[in-house]
Amino acid sequence: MDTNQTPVVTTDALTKTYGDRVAVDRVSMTVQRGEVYGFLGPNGAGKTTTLRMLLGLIRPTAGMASILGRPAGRPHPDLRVGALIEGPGFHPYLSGRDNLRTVARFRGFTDAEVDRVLERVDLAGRGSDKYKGYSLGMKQRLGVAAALMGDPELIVLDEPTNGLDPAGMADMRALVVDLARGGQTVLLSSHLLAEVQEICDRVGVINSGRLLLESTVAEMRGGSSLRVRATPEPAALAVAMRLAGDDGVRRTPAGLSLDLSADAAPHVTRELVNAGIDVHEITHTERSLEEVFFEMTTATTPEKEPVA
Ligand SMILES: Nc1ncnc2c1ncn2[C@@H]1O[C@H](COP(=O)(O)OP(=O)(O)OP(=O)(O)O)[C@@H](O)[C@H]1O
Repeated sequence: MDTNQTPVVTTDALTKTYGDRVAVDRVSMTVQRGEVYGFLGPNGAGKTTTLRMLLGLIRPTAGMASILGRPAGRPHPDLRVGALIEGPGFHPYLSGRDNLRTVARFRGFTDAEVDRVLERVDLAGRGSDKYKGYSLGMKQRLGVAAALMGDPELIVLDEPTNGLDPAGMADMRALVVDLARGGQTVLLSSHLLAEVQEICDRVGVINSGRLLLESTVAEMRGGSSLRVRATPEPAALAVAMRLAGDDGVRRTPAGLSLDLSADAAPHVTRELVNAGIDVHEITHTERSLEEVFFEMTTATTPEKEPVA
Protein backbone atom coordinates (compact mmCIF):
# COMPACT_ATOMS: atom_id res chain seq x y z
CA MET A 1 0.00 0.00 0.00
CA ASP A 2 1.36 3.43 -0.90
CA THR A 3 0.96 5.29 2.38
CA ASN A 4 1.65 8.64 0.69
CA GLN A 5 -1.68 8.31 -1.08
CA THR A 6 -3.57 7.10 1.97
CA PRO A 7 -5.50 9.86 3.70
CA VAL A 8 -4.17 10.48 7.19
CA VAL A 9 -7.69 10.66 8.59
CA THR A 10 -10.92 9.24 7.20
CA THR A 11 -14.29 9.14 8.86
CA ASP A 12 -17.40 7.53 7.49
CA ALA A 13 -20.79 8.53 8.87
CA LEU A 14 -19.17 9.10 12.25
CA THR A 15 -21.88 9.72 14.81
CA LYS A 16 -22.05 10.43 18.52
CA THR A 17 -25.24 10.82 20.48
CA TYR A 18 -25.69 11.72 24.14
CA GLY A 19 -29.17 10.59 25.08
CA ASP A 20 -31.32 12.11 22.37
CA ARG A 21 -28.81 14.87 21.65
CA VAL A 22 -26.92 14.25 18.40
CA ALA A 23 -23.50 15.84 18.98
CA VAL A 24 -21.94 14.51 15.76
CA ASP A 25 -24.22 13.49 12.94
CA ARG A 26 -22.88 11.16 10.22
CA VAL A 27 -19.68 13.10 9.58
CA SER A 28 -17.57 11.84 6.66
CA MET A 29 -14.33 13.72 6.31
CA THR A 30 -10.85 13.18 4.88
CA VAL A 31 -7.56 14.74 5.89
CA GLN A 32 -4.74 14.35 3.35
CA ARG A 33 -1.08 13.97 4.17
CA GLY A 34 0.87 17.19 4.66
CA GLU A 35 -2.10 19.53 4.71
CA VAL A 36 -3.42 21.87 7.35
CA TYR A 37 -7.06 20.94 7.68
CA GLY A 38 -9.34 23.40 9.43
CA PHE A 39 -12.33 21.97 11.21
CA LEU A 40 -14.52 25.02 11.35
CA GLY A 41 -17.72 25.62 13.23
CA PRO A 42 -19.37 27.64 15.98
CA ASN A 43 -19.35 26.65 19.65
CA GLY A 44 -21.21 23.43 20.25
CA ALA A 45 -21.02 22.39 16.57
CA GLY A 46 -19.42 19.04 17.41
CA LYS A 47 -15.74 19.72 16.67
CA THR A 48 -14.27 18.53 19.98
CA THR A 49 -16.50 15.46 20.05
CA THR A 50 -15.32 14.50 16.55
CA LEU A 51 -11.65 14.99 17.44
CA ARG A 52 -12.06 12.98 20.65
CA MET A 53 -13.54 10.10 18.64
CA LEU A 54 -10.62 10.29 16.19
CA LEU A 55 -8.17 10.04 19.06
CA GLY A 56 -10.02 7.14 20.62
CA LEU A 57 -10.84 9.14 23.75
CA ILE A 58 -14.55 8.41 23.31
CA ARG A 59 -16.35 5.72 21.38
CA PRO A 60 -18.51 6.56 18.37
CA THR A 61 -22.20 5.67 18.62
CA ALA A 62 -22.11 4.72 14.93
CA GLY A 63 -19.88 5.03 11.88
CA MET A 64 -16.15 4.68 11.74
CA ALA A 65 -12.98 6.71 11.99
CA SER A 66 -9.52 5.68 10.89
CA ILE A 67 -6.05 7.14 11.01
CA LEU A 68 -3.74 5.97 8.21
CA GLY A 69 -6.12 3.19 7.42
CA ARG A 70 -6.24 1.82 10.97
CA PRO A 71 -9.22 2.14 13.28
CA ALA A 72 -9.03 5.25 15.44
CA GLY A 73 -8.23 4.56 19.06
CA ARG A 74 -6.28 1.40 18.23
CA PRO A 75 -3.24 2.84 16.49
CA HIS A 76 -0.41 0.76 15.13
CA PRO A 77 2.80 1.12 17.20
CA ASP A 78 4.51 3.02 14.32
CA LEU A 79 1.67 5.41 13.93
CA ARG A 80 2.45 8.68 15.55
CA VAL A 81 -0.29 11.06 16.50
CA GLY A 82 0.22 14.06 18.76
CA ALA A 83 -2.70 15.96 20.19
CA LEU A 84 -3.57 18.98 22.25
CA ILE A 85 -7.21 18.48 22.97
CA GLU A 86 -7.95 18.78 26.64
CA GLY A 87 -6.19 21.48 28.66
CA PRO A 88 -2.52 20.50 28.82
CA GLY A 89 -2.67 19.88 32.61
CA PHE A 90 0.86 20.99 33.51
CA HIS A 91 2.16 21.49 37.03
CA PRO A 92 2.23 25.22 37.91
CA TYR A 93 5.34 25.10 40.12
CA LEU A 94 7.52 23.10 37.75
CA SER A 95 9.40 24.77 34.91
CA GLY A 96 8.22 24.30 31.36
CA ARG A 97 11.16 21.97 30.72
CA ASP A 98 10.54 19.87 33.85
CA ASN A 99 6.87 19.58 32.96
CA LEU A 100 7.81 18.24 29.55
CA ARG A 101 10.40 15.91 31.07
CA THR A 102 7.66 14.42 33.24
CA VAL A 103 5.51 13.84 30.14
CA ALA A 104 8.53 12.50 28.24
CA ARG A 105 9.39 9.95 30.93
CA PHE A 106 5.81 8.73 30.97
CA ARG A 107 5.74 8.38 27.19
CA GLY A 108 9.24 6.97 26.77
CA PHE A 109 11.03 9.96 25.27
CA THR A 110 14.47 11.34 26.16
CA ASP A 111 15.43 14.71 27.65
CA ALA A 112 17.03 15.52 24.29
CA GLU A 113 13.58 15.18 22.72
CA VAL A 114 12.25 17.62 25.33
CA ASP A 115 14.89 20.16 24.31
CA ARG A 116 14.09 19.60 20.63
CA VAL A 117 10.37 20.29 21.05
CA LEU A 118 11.00 23.28 23.34
CA GLU A 119 13.15 24.72 20.58
CA ARG A 120 10.48 23.89 17.99
CA VAL A 121 7.85 25.99 19.76
CA ASP A 122 10.32 28.78 20.49
CA LEU A 123 10.36 28.27 24.25
CA ALA A 124 13.96 27.08 24.69
CA GLY A 125 14.97 30.42 26.22
CA ARG A 126 12.13 30.25 28.77
CA GLY A 127 12.27 26.53 29.48
CA SER A 128 13.60 27.04 33.03
CA ASP A 129 10.82 29.44 34.05
CA LYS A 130 7.99 28.15 36.18
CA TYR A 131 4.88 27.22 34.20
CA LYS A 132 2.69 29.47 36.36
CA GLY A 133 4.63 32.52 35.14
CA TYR A 134 3.99 31.72 31.46
CA SER A 135 1.62 33.81 29.36
CA LEU A 136 -1.41 31.98 27.98
CA GLY A 137 0.30 31.82 24.58
CA MET A 138 3.40 30.23 26.11
CA LYS A 139 1.26 27.73 28.04
CA GLN A 140 -0.48 26.81 24.81
CA ARG A 141 2.83 26.46 22.97
CA LEU A 142 4.12 24.19 25.74
CA GLY A 143 1.01 22.05 25.17
CA VAL A 144 1.87 21.88 21.47
CA ALA A 145 5.46 20.97 22.40
CA ALA A 146 4.14 17.98 24.35
CA ALA A 147 2.10 16.98 21.28
CA LEU A 148 5.21 17.22 19.10
CA MET A 149 7.25 14.69 21.06
CA GLY A 150 8.30 11.77 18.88
CA ASP A 151 7.78 13.86 15.71
CA PRO A 152 4.22 12.67 15.00
CA GLU A 153 2.85 12.41 11.46
CA LEU A 154 -0.47 13.85 12.51
CA ILE A 155 -0.94 16.68 14.98
CA VAL A 156 -4.45 17.34 16.26
CA LEU A 157 -5.02 20.72 17.89
CA ASP A 158 -8.37 21.64 19.38
CA GLU A 159 -8.90 25.40 19.17
CA PRO A 160 -5.18 26.13 19.56
CA THR A 161 -5.60 29.92 19.52
CA ASN A 162 -8.62 30.08 21.81
CA GLY A 163 -8.21 32.79 24.44
CA LEU A 164 -4.87 34.04 23.10
CA ASP A 165 -4.10 37.70 22.50
CA PRO A 166 -3.35 38.79 18.91
CA ALA A 167 0.42 38.28 19.32
CA GLY A 168 -0.11 34.82 20.85
CA MET A 169 -2.47 33.93 18.01
CA ALA A 170 0.02 35.08 15.40
CA ASP A 171 2.78 32.97 17.04
CA MET A 172 0.53 29.90 17.10
CA ARG A 173 -0.48 30.35 13.45
CA ALA A 174 3.14 30.72 12.42
CA LEU A 175 3.97 27.54 14.31
CA VAL A 176 1.18 25.58 12.60
CA VAL A 177 2.26 26.76 9.14
CA ASP A 178 5.85 25.89 9.99
CA LEU A 179 4.86 22.36 11.08
CA ALA A 180 3.06 21.79 7.80
CA ARG A 181 6.06 23.09 5.85
CA GLY A 182 8.12 20.46 7.61
CA GLY A 183 5.78 17.81 6.18
CA GLN A 184 3.58 17.17 9.19
CA THR A 185 -0.18 16.95 8.81
CA VAL A 186 -2.15 19.27 11.06
CA LEU A 187 -5.83 18.92 11.89
CA LEU A 188 -7.04 21.87 13.89
CA SER A 189 -10.42 23.03 15.00
CA SER A 190 -11.40 26.66 15.14
CA HIS A 191 -14.38 28.92 15.29
CA LEU A 192 -12.30 31.72 13.80
CA LEU A 193 -13.01 31.97 10.13
CA ALA A 194 -10.29 34.47 9.30
CA GLU A 195 -7.76 32.22 10.96
CA VAL A 196 -8.78 29.13 9.03
CA GLN A 197 -8.76 31.18 5.85
CA GLU A 198 -5.22 32.29 6.56
CA ILE A 199 -3.50 29.06 7.50
CA CYS A 200 -5.51 26.10 6.24
CA ASP A 201 -5.34 24.29 2.91
CA ARG A 202 -8.70 22.62 3.27
CA VAL A 203 -11.71 23.16 5.44
CA GLY A 204 -14.51 21.07 6.84
CA VAL A 205 -17.43 23.20 7.96
CA ILE A 206 -19.50 21.71 10.75
CA ASN A 207 -22.69 23.03 12.26
CA SER A 208 -25.14 21.27 14.59
CA GLY A 209 -23.14 18.06 14.27
CA ARG A 210 -23.32 17.97 10.45
CA LEU A 211 -20.47 18.43 8.03
CA LEU A 212 -21.90 21.02 5.65
CA LEU A 213 -18.99 21.20 3.28
CA GLU A 214 -15.46 19.97 2.78
CA SER A 215 -13.31 21.77 0.24
CA THR A 216 -10.24 23.88 -0.32
CA VAL A 217 -10.39 27.39 1.07
CA ALA A 218 -10.22 28.77 -2.50
CA GLU A 219 -13.15 26.61 -3.69
CA MET A 220 -15.20 27.51 -0.69
CA ARG A 221 -14.77 31.20 -1.29
CA GLY A 222 -15.97 30.67 -4.83
CA GLY A 223 -13.52 32.83 -6.71
CA SER A 224 -13.25 36.57 -6.73
CA SER A 225 -15.10 39.56 -8.06
CA LEU A 226 -14.61 43.11 -9.21
CA ARG A 227 -16.55 45.81 -7.45
CA VAL A 228 -17.28 48.80 -9.64
CA ARG A 229 -18.69 52.15 -8.61
CA ALA A 230 -19.63 54.03 -11.79
CA THR A 231 -22.27 56.51 -12.94
CA PRO A 232 -24.78 56.57 -14.44
CA GLU A 233 -25.39 53.14 -12.94
CA PRO A 234 -27.94 51.83 -15.49
CA ALA A 235 -25.46 52.40 -18.31
CA ALA A 236 -22.65 50.88 -16.23
CA LEU A 237 -24.86 47.87 -15.54
CA ALA A 238 -25.44 47.32 -19.26
CA VAL A 239 -21.68 47.36 -19.97
CA ALA A 240 -20.97 45.13 -16.95
CA MET A 241 -23.53 42.56 -18.15
CA ARG A 242 -22.02 42.58 -21.61
CA LEU A 243 -18.59 41.82 -20.09
CA ALA A 244 -19.46 39.44 -17.24
CA GLY A 245 -22.70 37.92 -18.55
CA ASP A 246 -26.23 38.54 -17.27
CA ASP A 247 -25.75 36.21 -14.31
CA GLY A 248 -22.28 37.52 -13.56
CA VAL A 249 -23.35 40.91 -12.22
CA ARG A 250 -25.02 41.85 -8.94
CA ARG A 251 -26.05 45.23 -7.59
CA THR A 252 -24.72 45.80 -4.08
CA PRO A 253 -24.84 48.86 -1.81
CA ALA A 254 -21.15 49.37 -2.59
CA GLY A 255 -21.67 49.31 -6.38
CA LEU A 256 -21.81 46.62 -9.03
CA SER A 257 -20.19 43.28 -8.32
CA LEU A 258 -18.86 41.48 -11.40
CA ASP A 259 -17.78 37.83 -11.35
CA LEU A 260 -14.44 38.59 -12.98
CA SER A 261 -10.84 38.26 -11.82
CA ALA A 262 -8.46 41.10 -10.99
CA ASP A 263 -6.86 40.77 -14.47
CA ALA A 264 -10.07 42.02 -16.06
CA ALA A 265 -9.98 45.40 -14.25
CA PRO A 266 -8.15 47.42 -16.98
CA HIS A 267 -10.45 46.06 -19.72
CA VAL A 268 -13.60 46.75 -17.69
CA THR A 269 -12.38 50.28 -16.93
CA ARG A 270 -11.63 50.97 -20.64
CA GLU A 271 -15.03 49.66 -21.76
CA LEU A 272 -16.88 51.78 -19.19
CA VAL A 273 -14.93 54.92 -20.08
CA ASN A 274 -15.41 54.29 -23.83
CA ALA A 275 -19.15 54.12 -23.18
CA GLY A 276 -19.02 57.60 -21.61
CA ILE A 277 -19.41 56.31 -18.06
CA ASP A 278 -17.60 57.88 -15.08
CA VAL A 279 -15.63 55.26 -13.11
CA HIS A 280 -15.29 56.34 -9.47
CA GLU A 281 -13.77 53.19 -8.09
CA ILE A 282 -12.87 49.69 -9.20
CA THR A 283 -11.62 47.15 -6.65
CA HIS A 284 -10.88 43.48 -6.59
CA THR A 285 -12.61 41.64 -3.74
CA GLU A 286 -12.59 38.08 -2.49
CA ARG A 287 -15.41 36.71 -0.42
CA SER A 288 -14.33 36.14 3.12
CA LEU A 289 -14.83 32.74 4.63
CA GLU A 290 -17.07 34.47 7.12
CA GLU A 291 -19.51 35.58 4.40
CA VAL A 292 -19.52 32.10 2.91
CA PHE A 293 -19.99 30.48 6.31
CA PHE A 294 -22.96 32.63 7.20
CA GLU A 295 -24.57 32.03 3.82
CA MET A 296 -24.16 28.32 4.35
CA THR A 297 -25.31 28.09 7.95
CA THR A 298 -28.31 30.35 7.50
CA ALA A 299 -29.37 28.44 4.39
CA THR A 300 -29.25 25.14 6.28
CA THR A 301 -31.86 24.49 8.89
CA PRO A 302 -30.51 21.51 10.74
CA GLU A 303 -33.26 18.93 10.85
CA LYS A 304 -32.69 16.47 13.61
CA GLU A 305 -33.40 13.13 12.01
CA PRO A 306 -33.13 10.07 14.15
CA VAL A 307 -29.79 8.35 13.76
CA ALA A 308 -30.00 4.95 12.17
N1 LIG B 1 -20.25 14.39 27.45
C1 LIG B 1 -21.28 15.00 26.91
N2 LIG B 1 -22.53 14.80 27.35
C2 LIG B 1 -23.60 15.41 26.79
N3 LIG B 1 -23.52 16.28 25.76
C3 LIG B 1 -22.29 16.55 25.26
C4 LIG B 1 -21.12 15.93 25.81
N4 LIG B 1 -20.04 16.38 25.09
C5 LIG B 1 -20.53 17.23 24.17
N5 LIG B 1 -21.89 17.33 24.27
C6 LIG B 1 -22.75 18.16 23.42
O1 LIG B 1 -22.44 17.88 22.08
C7 LIG B 1 -22.49 19.07 21.29
C8 LIG B 1 -21.17 19.25 20.57
O2 LIG B 1 -20.18 19.59 21.52
P1 LIG B 1 -18.64 19.83 21.15
O3 LIG B 1 -17.91 20.13 22.41
O4 LIG B 1 -18.17 18.71 20.32
O5 LIG B 1 -18.73 21.12 20.26
P2 LIG B 1 -17.57 22.05 19.73
O6 LIG B 1 -17.85 22.29 18.29
O7 LIG B 1 -16.25 21.48 20.10
O8 LIG B 1 -17.83 23.38 20.51
P3 LIG B 1 -16.88 24.20 21.50
O9 LIG B 1 -16.06 25.05 20.61
O10 LIG B 1 -17.89 24.99 22.31
O11 LIG B 1 -16.12 23.17 22.31
C9 LIG B 1 -22.86 20.18 22.24
O12 LIG B 1 -24.24 20.40 22.14
C10 LIG B 1 -22.48 19.64 23.58
O13 LIG B 1 -23.28 20.22 24.58
